[in-house]
Amino acid sequence: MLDALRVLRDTASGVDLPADVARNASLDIERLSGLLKPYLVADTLQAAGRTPGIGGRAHALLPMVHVDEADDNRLVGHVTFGRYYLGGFGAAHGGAIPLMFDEIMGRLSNAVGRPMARTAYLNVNFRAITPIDVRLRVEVRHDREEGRKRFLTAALYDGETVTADATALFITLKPGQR
Ligand SMILES: CCCCCCCC/C=C\CCCCCCCC(=O)SCCNC(=O)CCNC(=O)[C@H](O)C(C)(C)COP(=O)(O)OP(=O)(O)OC[C@H]1O[C@@H](n2cnc3c(N)ncnc32)[C@H](O)[C@@H]1OP(=O)(O)O
Repeated sequence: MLDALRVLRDTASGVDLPADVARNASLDIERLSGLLKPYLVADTLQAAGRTPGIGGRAHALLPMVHVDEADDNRLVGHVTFGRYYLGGFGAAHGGAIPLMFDEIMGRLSNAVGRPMARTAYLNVNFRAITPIDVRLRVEVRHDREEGRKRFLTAALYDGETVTADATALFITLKPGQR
């Protein structure tokens, strides 16, 4: 369903509709929302964002990163920003890129049984335009740990061009910390 929703998001973002088509589409989308509403649950029970086996953790907001290779301290994957993430002039929105980095760096930070950590900072450099609808490579490294602090770096590539890179600090949560 979330895959279909992603397609809808990209399609809806890319069209310019006559009023009657827009009205009919609105009615259909409202009908679908009505179909799902009886199944709303507490956020601790919802599937979205809590289903690691499904692409993008089944989180509808996230650009979907496909992991190609990973070990304890390194991850290589690919991502394509669809039309939904367009900022302008063929480039991905400058907010979508940190979103993608936070997720995939967080995933490596929390991998291989490392205790859950939260992002304390995420610094992103936009080095070149990040094109939409192009398969991009993302590389993440877990560089070092100092007590509760985990330092990670990442880069996003269009071919050989680094379009953005990031440094992040994740802090391990203390027992019982919310
Ligand atoms: C049934 C199935 C369920 C499945 C579930 C699926 C799981 C999937 C698994 C995995 C995928 C996950 C992917 C997610 C990725 C996304 C992650 C996010 O976006 S997290 C949200 C955004 N971040 C926040 O909202 C943080 C808000 N801030 C805080 O909560 C606190 O500030 C926190 C925890 C970060 C630190 O607070 P303190 O009180 O615990 O610790 P203090 O003492 O302040 O800091 C510890 C050390 O770190 C330094 N520090 C803290 N913040 C710093 C900063 N911003 N810059 C530099 N240093 C900092 C401090 O100076 C201190 O250093 P000194 O020990 O003194 O050397």
